[in-house]
Amino acid sequence: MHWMARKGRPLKGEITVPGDKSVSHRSIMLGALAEGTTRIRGFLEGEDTRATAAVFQQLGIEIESLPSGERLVHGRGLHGLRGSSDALDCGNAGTGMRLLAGVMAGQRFDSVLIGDASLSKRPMRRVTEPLALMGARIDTEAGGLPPLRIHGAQSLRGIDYATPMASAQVKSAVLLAGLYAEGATQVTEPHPTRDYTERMLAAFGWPIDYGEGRARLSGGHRLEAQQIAVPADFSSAAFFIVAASLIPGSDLLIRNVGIHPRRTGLLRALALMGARIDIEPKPGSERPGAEPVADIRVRHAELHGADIPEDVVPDMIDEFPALFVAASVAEGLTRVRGAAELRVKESDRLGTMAAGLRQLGVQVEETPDGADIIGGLLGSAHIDSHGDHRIAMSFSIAGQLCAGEVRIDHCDTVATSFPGFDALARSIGFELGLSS
Ligand SMILES: O=C(O)C1=C[C@@H](OP(=O)(O)O)[C@@H](O)[C@H](O)C1
Ligand SMILES: C=C(OP(=O)(O)O)C(=O)O
Repeated sequence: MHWMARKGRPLKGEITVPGDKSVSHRSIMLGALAEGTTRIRGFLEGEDTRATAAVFQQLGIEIESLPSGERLVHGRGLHGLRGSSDALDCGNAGTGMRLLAGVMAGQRFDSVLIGDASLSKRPMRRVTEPLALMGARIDTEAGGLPPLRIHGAQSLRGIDYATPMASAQVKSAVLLAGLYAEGATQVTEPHPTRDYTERMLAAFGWPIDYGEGRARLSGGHRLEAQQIAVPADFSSAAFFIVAASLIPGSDLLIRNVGIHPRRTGLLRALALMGARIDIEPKPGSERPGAEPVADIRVRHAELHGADIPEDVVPDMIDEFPALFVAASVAEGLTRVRGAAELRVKESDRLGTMAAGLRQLGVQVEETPDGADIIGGLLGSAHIDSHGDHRIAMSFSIAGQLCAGEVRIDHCDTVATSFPGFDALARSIGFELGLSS
């Protein structure tokens, strides 16, 4: 499927974007390992998180979808999963595969984790190495690539692990294996990352000590079923935050968005570029354990380029494709460094964005860990999204600002994180057609 994007109307109105992907994956996983029934409100019905739900169903967990849209996960306790002779398909989801590696390393049975063509090219040593230090046995393809063949019935022991890169997925894989390990498991990070796993473990009653950039837990406890309210995904809201900032005349309200500080670096970057964004926190969301949630009002502003501070990079890791579009129409130079992790996402996001923006006539200098982008006028282009959802959605924004048209190929994967993106975008003013 491809999209045709061209100049639309100013973005107006109020919207709600789908549930948070990170929280949705974790709520299924912890719900399955808990005792009792976990009720999930606002679950992201995207392909990534549905793949995680399907994996746990394959492992013997009953998961219901209620007409209200809620999901009920009938947990069977830490040792209640049943092995499957078929491979467990994580689809397109790096989060799904890496966190599952931690869970499956602690089981008494063998399992094989597979993924789609994009996931099959993504590095897994970052999780298999620390898990091996804990005593796990995991075989990979050459180069540390999936499938992951995980040997069960190993006795795991806790480790004290410093992650080499800022990655919530690596931290979470180690902590989840730590539930099954003898002794204490500790993770420290070079920069604090999203702490949903830690918060959710605490909410499910597992003793855990955590703070900025560190977490510590011990094996041998139990998880108790919970009620989970998933906030709207900031990373999905980000496309509309950027679009409304860039499209003249826009005034858009995005409701009930999760504003976890380790997710909202884009707001800091856009503030440096002169954006007009108001955050209205929702009462009650500040109570301990709850995700902070806010309505976000965005009005158009003339943006200027900025030097994006390196310490903000992990806090806006999935938002760089959208930020690059902002940079390509902002006045002057935007400089990004310290973002080499972008090269190992669903596509090489530095390379894919640079190639597409150049086609649109933007001056982009790519470096190993970032880019220099000089804003200007956008022409027209035929973009290969490389099947990367965030690249496709980002170029649909560029299309709203072009003199000509932008054709974006391979957009089907947008449903991994943001089902219904194109219809929602059209409803507030995007010109975005699809054809197969
Ligand atoms: O833990 C998570 O839910 C995620 C962590 C990030 O990946 P890394 O851990 O690789 O930075 C992010 O890019 C991904 O979309 C979701
Ligand atoms: C990197 C992403 O997800 P994952 O690693 O789960 O595939 C993303 O959603 O941008």
